[in-house]
Amino acid sequence: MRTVVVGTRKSALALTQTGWVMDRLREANSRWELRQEKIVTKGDRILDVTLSKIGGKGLFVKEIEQALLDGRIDIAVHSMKDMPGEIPDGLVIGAVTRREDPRDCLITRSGQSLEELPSGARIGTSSLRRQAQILAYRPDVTVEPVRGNLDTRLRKMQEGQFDGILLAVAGLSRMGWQDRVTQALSTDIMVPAVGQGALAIQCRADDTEVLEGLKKINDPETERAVRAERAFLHAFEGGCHLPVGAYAEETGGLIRLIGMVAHPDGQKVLRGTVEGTEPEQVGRTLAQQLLEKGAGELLSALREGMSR
Ligand SMILES: NCc1[nH]cc(CCC(=O)O)c1CC(=O)O
Repeated sequence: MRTVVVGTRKSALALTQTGWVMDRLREANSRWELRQEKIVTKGDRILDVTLSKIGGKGLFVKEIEQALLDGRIDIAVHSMKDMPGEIPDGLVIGAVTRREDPRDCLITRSGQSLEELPSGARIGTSSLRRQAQILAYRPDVTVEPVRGNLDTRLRKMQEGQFDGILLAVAGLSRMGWQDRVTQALSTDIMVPAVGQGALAIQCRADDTEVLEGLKKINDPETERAVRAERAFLHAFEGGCHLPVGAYAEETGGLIRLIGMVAHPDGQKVLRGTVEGTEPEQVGRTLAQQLLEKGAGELLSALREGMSR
């Protein structure tokens, strides 16, 4: 028997995800005694400013990674889309779970779709990626920031702060709230965040016993798709809080990757698609294609604006 400590954030979504992963791990590894350890991250404590101003979504992950490096926990469960491009030395992603619905969705108070919403409708999202793409499609709505867990955001909309909010379908369905979805948005309108809908299970690179156990719950197709998406993101260093999206599907060994880089105001949206068999190469090729279309200039102008 080995005691394996699984670290998780304390949000309802994180606890649900971790519980699900622990069930899978128990089925696959009968010799493990699993214990859960809750960790409060800086991103969970600071809720009053825009996430990108305090260092982006990497915040949620960093402190959990430190707990892994310190040996306080053996496994960490993260939403793949919250993973920064760089994994610290000494840690690896030991498994990627099968991706759920990767799409973003609109939830409106009135039940109106994106096409039906009136001009001037207020849409809550703090994601520049969602903001850019919603404004590209409906330049006549207004986008306002919203923070907090899923239930907080839904409540703020219900109370009338917004006419609608944008969320990932996957998070809602993991919570059992898929009936709240008004309209799932096709990737033609809204390219998802890199890794959206998949879970990343992280461990120490030298923990061979845990690595072997994690391999049993890895989904190879999702893993390859996510590798292509992350290679694409990697080409835009520090792209985690920039308006960048990517979505790959792997069928019969062939990966098809869609990528998107936009200006937050939605007036410029660059998109492309690349197919291939080698995930990192597909990602890099698509990044190159968008860089040739001007993605580099677009993002460096944005980075300057942010640091000012
Ligand atoms: N940004 C926070 C976050 N991180 C992971 C999810 C759930 C979806 C997923 O795991 O991809 C969410 C909520 C959301 O964006 O709606």
